[in-house]
Amino acid sequence: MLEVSNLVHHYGKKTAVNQVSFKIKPGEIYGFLGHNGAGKTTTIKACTGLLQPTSGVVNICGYNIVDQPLVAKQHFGYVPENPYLYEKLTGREFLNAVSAVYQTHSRKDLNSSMHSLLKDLQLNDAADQLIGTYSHGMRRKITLCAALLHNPPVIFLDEPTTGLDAASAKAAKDLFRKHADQGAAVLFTTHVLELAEKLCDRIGILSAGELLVEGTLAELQDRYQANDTSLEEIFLRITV
Ligand SMILES: Nc1ncnc2c1ncn2[C@@H]1O[C@H](COP(=O)(O)OP(=O)(O)OP(=O)(O)O)[C@@H](O)[C@H]1O
Repeated sequence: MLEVSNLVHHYGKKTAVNQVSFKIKPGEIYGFLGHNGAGKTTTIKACTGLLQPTSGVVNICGYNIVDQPLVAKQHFGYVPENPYLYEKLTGREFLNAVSAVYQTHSRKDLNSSMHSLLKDLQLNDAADQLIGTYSHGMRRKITLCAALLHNPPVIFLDEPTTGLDAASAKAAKDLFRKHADQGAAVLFTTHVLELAEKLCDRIGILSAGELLVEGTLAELQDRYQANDTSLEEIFLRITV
């Protein structure tokens, strides 16, 4: 469903992403981990068409993000690390504006999805307030609603739970699992390794732009002869 092959991105002379390849299947949450500056956001920006990669190929549900950007973009939702939001719109107006982009979906389905996302993320009461008045966590939640509104088959989540309170973080995790269980392929970045350990079906560890290792937690434990060792310990062993 998401296929990244030999992705390379240079910023001038800096190689931020170097020959990165991975696949995420429907129903799978893939934890994309790495230190600050490892290249996670750059990879996601290349996957979502925000950056033109130096080389390599990204296919989303079989559509090449560079050659078929419009159709590829209909097939994913994206929660950026630092989302841009329209301060002068209410949360509901913003979601209605996002809905209008998805002309391939029925208005009824989008409205029902909006209703249940606002409820699940406990944002109903604030839906008619201006986004300019939202707290950091509320902004994150409205961004999540916007990304999941059209029930996309591929979901990119760049540190989506940062700033969420415990109840909202739990609601967000449940939503990610629900979407995966319904067949979405989810790419998830976080620095909270305990969260990755609990939520992700497979893990990929990136360092200095290179994907060092990937697998299930059990596979990583096996590979590093570290039975019962936490993901945090394995991560530190690999990346330090
Ligand atoms: N616009 C840019 N111009 C030049 N270099 C950049 C730019 N954006 C990122 N970089 C560099 O590319 C590398 C990868 O950055 P990236 O933001 O992809 O890392 P990251 O893994 O998402 O980090 P973090 O966990 O801190 O968000 C870093 O060395 C960073 O300084």
